Amino acid sequence: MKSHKQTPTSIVVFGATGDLAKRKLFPAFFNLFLEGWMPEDFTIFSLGRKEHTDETFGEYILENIHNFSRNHDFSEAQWSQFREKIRYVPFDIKNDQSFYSLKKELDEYDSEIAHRTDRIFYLSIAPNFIENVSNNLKKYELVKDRIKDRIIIEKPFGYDKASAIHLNNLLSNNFEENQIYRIDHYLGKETVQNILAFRFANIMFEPLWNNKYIDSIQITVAEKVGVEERGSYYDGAGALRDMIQNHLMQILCMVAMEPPSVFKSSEIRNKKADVLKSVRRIHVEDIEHYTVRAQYTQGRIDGHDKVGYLEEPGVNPGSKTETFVAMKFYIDNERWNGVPFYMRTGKSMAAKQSSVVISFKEVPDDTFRNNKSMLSPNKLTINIQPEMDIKLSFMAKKPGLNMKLKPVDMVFDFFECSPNTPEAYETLLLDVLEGDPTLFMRSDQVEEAWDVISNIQEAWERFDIAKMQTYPAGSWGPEASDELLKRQGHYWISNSEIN
Ligand SMILES: NC(=O)C1=CN([C@@H]2O[C@H](COP(=O)(O)OP(=O)(O)OC[C@H]3O[C@@H](n4cnc5c(N)ncnc54)[C@H](OP(=O)(O)O)[C@@H]3O)[C@@H](O)[C@H]2O)C=CC1
Ligand SMILES: O=C1O[C@H](COP(=O)(O)O)[C@@H](O)[C@H](O)[C@H]1O
Repeated sequence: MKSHKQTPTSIVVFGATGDLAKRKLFPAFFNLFLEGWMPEDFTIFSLGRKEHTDETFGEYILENIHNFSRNHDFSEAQWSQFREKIRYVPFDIKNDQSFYSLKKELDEYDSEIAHRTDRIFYLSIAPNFIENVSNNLKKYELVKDRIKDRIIIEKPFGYDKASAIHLNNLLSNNFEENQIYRIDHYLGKETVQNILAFRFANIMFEPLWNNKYIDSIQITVAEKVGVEERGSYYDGAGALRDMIQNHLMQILCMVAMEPPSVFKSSEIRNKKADVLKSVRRIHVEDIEHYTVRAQYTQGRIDGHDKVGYLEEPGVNPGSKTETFVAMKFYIDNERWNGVPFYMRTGKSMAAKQSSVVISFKEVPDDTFRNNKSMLSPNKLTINIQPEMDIKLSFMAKKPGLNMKLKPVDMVFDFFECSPNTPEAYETLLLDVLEGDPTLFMRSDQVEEAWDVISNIQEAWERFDIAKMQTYPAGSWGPEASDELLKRQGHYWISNSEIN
């Protein structure tokens, strides 16, 4: 349960001049401020190399709030109160002196307000800086209090299982696990959190949530955008690392986990980790059968020509990095034995669509056996974005004098009940302020998720198994992705069928 936290807090944003801070973090802090969720006393120490004064940095933040915030309804007075809370600190991570000066600045702030503030360090910087920053936060005693001081780590968390273990070890040398907040912003999305409420606060669905009634489950996170300005990062990552290892695996955990005995972070995180442990590892020799990888080629999206991946700025023209992945998993436990879980994600696709579709089994072949061709199995669709709804498709009688059947939908729409839902980063930042780690990834979850995909990484990258397919920008991916499902009598359900 969220409360209005009153503990004075120093928020330190490393990478405050970067893309993530501009589009997500500062608009999120401002919205929390406008809605009364920020502590009464707080300062955002904004660190970057670019030249700024408090004045010019404030102007830059205001411009970004106008461009990227969901909320434009604020007064000048509200902005100037928030503006007072932001200090720009020129900072070079490579220079130890910067850490020393930062420590002085934080201590001075504590003296100013006569309180040892809670300290939150947001590492919105390239992954190769994490080691240095983490060590120096400890060395210069910026992080000292095991309860009050927290560190937020952005994705990607490692490059593979070994590097994630290395990073976890490094962090645990410097901090307690309860101080470390590993962000996966999908977990902050309202519709993703609602999966738990839907499953565990209703009696109707959970009894059916197993292999006796469910035929297959598919998770799609399709994006219309290409790699945009992040070509050089993306080319070193690819869709498997950038999306499957984290966002799609986390959605999978929410859908497949066992009921937690109580709504408590340790309990929920344990149950999620259990799912990942039970995901069947795909043997290298089966990778071709279970996975599809592809790159987009030139095409058209919304009437505009789009370049192919290999022509994108920052991308190696001979790159073998995938921009699309489709795959099939099984979860080897009593609940899910035999149910295929399909996942797909891609850039430059036909539509933006994040959804989970639960397809139920057919009804037994008795009452309506003479009308069998009219029957379609029940389907539950959880639309995560851009539509935010839950839709249950079931059979009903067609109005008329004879018994004809047709599928109909019952829809719960998030927008209708709350048109101004918080952004994922607002939810997650508030959780850090309140010290609630439920929606963050624990070290074992991250390592387990890497483990799930490690054979795929090896098969693709080391042994070049599973041919790189192509798909035109603006399509739903390569044919091989449809084939993957067709083999088991399934098909992908895309926006046009869902909405
Ligand atoms: N952008 C996004 O949409 C997403 C980003 N992330 C992750 O967030 C993190 C930040 O990404 P993003 O904002 O895109 O990156 P950017 O490249 O846009 O920004 C990097 C930031 O790091 C700062 N920086 C670089 N070198 C130094 C240095 N030596 N000393 C001090 N500061 C330095 C830059 O400061 P300056 O500009 O002043 O030089 C800048 O503020 C990354 O880990 C990324 O993977 C995760 C999900 C989405
Ligand atoms: O983490 C990432 O997520 C975004 C997609 O996030 P969304 O909230 O817009 O769905 C993705 O574009 C990016 O490549 C990835 O790093």
